[in-house]
Amino acid sequence: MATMESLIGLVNRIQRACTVLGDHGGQGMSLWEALPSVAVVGGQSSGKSSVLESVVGRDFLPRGSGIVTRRPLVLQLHKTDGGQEYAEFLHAPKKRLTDFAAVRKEIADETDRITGKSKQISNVPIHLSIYSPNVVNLTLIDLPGLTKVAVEGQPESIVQDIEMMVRSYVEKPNCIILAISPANQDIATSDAIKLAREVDPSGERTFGVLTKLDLMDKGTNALDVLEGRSYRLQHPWVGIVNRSQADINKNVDMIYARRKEQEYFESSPEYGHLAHKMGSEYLAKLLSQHLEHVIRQRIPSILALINKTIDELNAELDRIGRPIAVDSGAQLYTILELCRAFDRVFREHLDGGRPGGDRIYGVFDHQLPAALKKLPFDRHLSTKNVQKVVSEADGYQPHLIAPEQGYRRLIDGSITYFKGPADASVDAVHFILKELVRKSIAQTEELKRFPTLQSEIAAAANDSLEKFREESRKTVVRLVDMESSYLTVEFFRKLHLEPEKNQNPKDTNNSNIDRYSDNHFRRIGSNVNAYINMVCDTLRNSIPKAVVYCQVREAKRALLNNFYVQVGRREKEQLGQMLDEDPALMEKRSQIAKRLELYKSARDEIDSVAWK
Ligand SMILES: Nc1nc2c(ncn2[C@@H]2O[C@H](COP(=O)(O)OP(=O)(O)OP(=O)(O)O)[C@@H](O)[C@H]2O)c(=O)[nH]1
Repeated sequence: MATMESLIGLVNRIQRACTVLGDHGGQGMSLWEALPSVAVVGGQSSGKSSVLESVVGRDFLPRGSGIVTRRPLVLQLHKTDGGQEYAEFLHAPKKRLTDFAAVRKEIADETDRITGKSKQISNVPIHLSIYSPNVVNLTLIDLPGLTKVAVEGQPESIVQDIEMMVRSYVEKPNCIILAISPANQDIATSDAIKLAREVDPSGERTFGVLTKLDLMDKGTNALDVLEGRSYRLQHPWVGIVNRSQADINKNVDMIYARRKEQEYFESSPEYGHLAHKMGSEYLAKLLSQHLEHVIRQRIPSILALINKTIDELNAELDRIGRPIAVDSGAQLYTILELCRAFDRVFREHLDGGRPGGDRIYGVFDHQLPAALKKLPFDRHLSTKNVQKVVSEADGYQPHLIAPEQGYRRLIDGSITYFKGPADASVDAVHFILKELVRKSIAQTEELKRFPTLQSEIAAAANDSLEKFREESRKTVVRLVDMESSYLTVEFFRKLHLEPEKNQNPKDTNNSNIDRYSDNHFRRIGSNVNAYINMVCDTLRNSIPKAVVYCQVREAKRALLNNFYVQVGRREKEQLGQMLDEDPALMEKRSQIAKRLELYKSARDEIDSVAWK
């Protein structure tokens, strides 16, 4: 079973942690908002500071006429086992103040630091912790006093500004409201009760505190209020007698004042029967008990919130990547893993898991055939050119039967044209592969955080692609050259037989004359054209095979092979450099890691307290 002190002490620790993290409960459900606190609310001069001070048991709040509290004061009370009391401001950590007059001065100075010396207000809180054996563990928030009119030097809006600020604290469902009303005023006019009723209509988190019981007119008493008849709250009203201004001026001791207060109730004919339920000390205990109850109820939801935040932070760390190992073996392993991840994505592009691979088929199916179709064979094999080439090949002695040399020259000349489209296919596939490398690097999630490695992989992959392109170019040129180096004999044998069959008698008669006529050269042209068409069909099929064999297949098989060899030879320092990250990202990671640690220790603390 957790003790009350450990529970509230735990809350104090978590709250301080939240504050350090800058988690003041801004947008959405923050840890801060999940934790209960106590806000002191009341009209000006209703006795707020006095109540707070007597709960704490020390004089430390700035006093003066008019509006004194101009910034919220978040006051955490920590009970210590003994030793000297001291106070510590969050804005000046590690500076222990033992002189409470200095605390009061620091509150005033820190208020001025934000608001200037004017009578302006600010909703930026001042955080103050008090460590003392004479307090119970509590978080109290002192708020500027509600007012009805602006005084000299204040803007007209101050009335609404204060109300809005106070409201922003007390409307939170986790805020316990200490509504302070002076007994010498009609409870019906109490600003504190009015606001509390608005934000907490059921009264379950409002504690009514009635101050200045000693200042009531003779013959009147506050029993109607204290016994809940005037205004009913779920919690009992607590009556208080604070030090009067005269007591303060005389520096009346706080402990002494508490004793006097207790005596006042015990000896009072009206309140004697309520004495054990009255006074500042009782109020402090009542608050602690209530807080314990509330925190106990909240533990499951606080834990849920912490766990949710831990999950979110873990997910965020996974997304931006965990810290990398420092020894070279692990670094090498990480680099190889990252390369493999890239390689996987790259292959998916080629194999159809991701788009892009189909563009290679597009080269073979459209680009290559279209380029082949556009080759200028019409011109090259025109009757005129055929005649020119054949005649040149014949030289001074025209051919007797068939222009063997002429045929060869015409065929060689035509086949050379195929080199253009073959080369173009090699280049087109090269650029597609290069683009896929670029895309794959961008799409490899794991690589995102390593810009240096990204560019090294890109450079290595492009180097390989360049080599594959050279190999491919050599191969397709060879395919074309092979067509020149040995012609298909079968084709010409068939050709030799065909014209005899088709010739009409007239042609036969005039065959000698025809041999050197246009018709003769046209026939040669058309024979060569038919042969070239056959070669074209062959190359249309074999060029894609060569390109895939040399470039696509190799890219899939061995894109980073050279890189792996190089990386394997690198020293630790170079490996570390390859894993360099964006400094902003590293900073972000360490921030998240810090938060994660904090939330985890908060969870451990809650666990240890909750199951004690
Ligand atoms: N006699 C007597 N005087 C009290 C009591 N409570 C407060 N006072 C006096 O009332 C004056 C105002 O009290 P504070 O505690 O400063 O009131 P406050 O609500 O903090 O005032 P602001 O900070 O100005 O809003 C002081 O002079 C106190 O001494 C009380 O119970 N009895």
